[in-house]
Amino acid sequence: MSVQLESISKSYDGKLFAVENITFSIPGDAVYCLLGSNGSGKSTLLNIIANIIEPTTGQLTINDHSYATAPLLIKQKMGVQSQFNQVIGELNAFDFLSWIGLLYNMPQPELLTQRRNLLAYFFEEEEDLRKPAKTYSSGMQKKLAICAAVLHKPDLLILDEPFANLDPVACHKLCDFISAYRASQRIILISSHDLLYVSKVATHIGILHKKALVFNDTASHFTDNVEGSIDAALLKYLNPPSRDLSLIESIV
Ligand SMILES: Nc1ncnc2c1ncn2[C@@H]1O[C@H](COP(=O)(O)OP(=O)(O)OP(=O)(O)O)[C@@H](O)[C@H]1O
Repeated sequence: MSVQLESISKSYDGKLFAVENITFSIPGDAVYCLLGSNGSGKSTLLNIIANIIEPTTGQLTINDHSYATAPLLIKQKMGVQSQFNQVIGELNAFDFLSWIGLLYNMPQPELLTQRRNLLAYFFEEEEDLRKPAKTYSSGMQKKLAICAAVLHKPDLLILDEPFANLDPVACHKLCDFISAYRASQRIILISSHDLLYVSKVATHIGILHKKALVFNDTASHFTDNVEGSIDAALLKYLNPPSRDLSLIESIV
């Protein structure tokens, strides 16, 4: 599995850039974590790679194929948990995953085994899962969306803010899962603000800042010279303005 982006830009209304001139490639077997401030373009980039939105300019190739010539070939090998609400509210978890498995043409025995094991791993109470998904908490819906993304064992797994809304136990379970899922020729691409969990799973880090990729290297290189602290490394790249404490005083 390989993912290559060449001069990818996305603009809205012909001028406002969401991401600008992004070039990088993701090696097979990477857990590549995209970090950056709110609005820096992480979801935009993930959605372009997932073909949820189209880039304004630039070339994207996945396993040497493009969406223009081989969309199904790419999508069969891809699983996506996006920021968009992906669960179908009227279906319960079992029926929803069965529906996803049908879309991917999974053989029935494999689908049932995967469904049972995924739900058993990510959820505590099977009883709750018999209710329609619209009654689930936001964390349960997030876990179900993650289960749907990995159900068919994709070689490219895209997770947009997977740790948001999950409780700490679920986050640790997800970290264990991601580390185990990573295998030769499988790529896991994650956008996140949760540096604790990113530091547990990332093999590679990309930093988006003001719509541009300002860092792209291994996780160990990222923390070079900052005594191993991922948040100190990130702040170095984001270069935040000093906090105006007088404003806080006037507010409180
Ligand atoms: N449909 C749209 N129309 C106009 N601008 C958009 C649209 N979608 C995204 N943008 C802009 O693109 C930029 C990047 O947004 P994006 O959602 O990719 O950021 P992000 O890094 O994922 O942010 P966050 O960390 O807050 O989730 C932002 O400035 C955003 O306002």
